[in-house]
Amino acid sequence: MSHLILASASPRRAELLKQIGLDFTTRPADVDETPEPAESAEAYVERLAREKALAVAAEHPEALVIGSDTSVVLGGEILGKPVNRTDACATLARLSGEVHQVMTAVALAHRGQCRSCLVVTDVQFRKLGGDEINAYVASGEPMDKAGSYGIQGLGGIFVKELRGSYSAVVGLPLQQTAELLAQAGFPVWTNWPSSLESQE
Ligand SMILES: Cc1cn([C@H]2C[C@H](O)[C@@H](COP(=O)(O)OP(=O)(O)OP(=O)(O)O)O2)c(=O)[nH]c1=O
Repeated sequence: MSHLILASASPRRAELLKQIGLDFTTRPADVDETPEPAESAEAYVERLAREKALAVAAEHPEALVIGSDTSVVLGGEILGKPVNRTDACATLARLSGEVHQVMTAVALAHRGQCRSCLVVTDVQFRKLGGDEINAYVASGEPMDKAGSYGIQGLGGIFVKELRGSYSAVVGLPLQQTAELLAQAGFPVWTNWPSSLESQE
């Protein structure tokens, strides 16, 4: 396989990529995350994933580069990462008792080409109490996360129901990532260790 690069500073994305047995390096992509005027949440998330992959691919033309973006969307409005603790509390109060969408796009850039896909997951929160929101924000967990929560952490107790991809909510849709790699001629399973070999 060509050298694989994850164009991300997110520790969650790196963990997920390791989980499926891939060897890679990480190179955070520095892109402007301002939405275009009248841009839909779907178009925004996919554009950013592609821009992240292409920005890093421009500096590593031989590599396979994965870029990704995650946004939490409530009633069509993009709720990004909180700017401070007050903002995190306000976002969680809005998500309380409601269904929102977690939109994650993954893009794969290779030799000047870029393929991408968008995964939309519906997440239902139960009703949250004010003290509980304050305690959660005080833990610090929401601060670097879209929508001010992490389903894989303490925030897991807020989620009543999920319809879609759990790994996409955490930051990288594993099935779709593997599909993009397979389409580019690099099936993920060719990197898996063989326990039979290691026993010999
Ligand atoms: C909703 C949700 C988001 N998140 C995280 C995943 C992403 O790291 C982050 C969304 O922000 P992003 O801007 O998509 O990613 P990032 O800035 O962390 O990393 P990079 O742009 O370098 O790839 O929110 C969780 O960890 N758990 C969750 O349940």
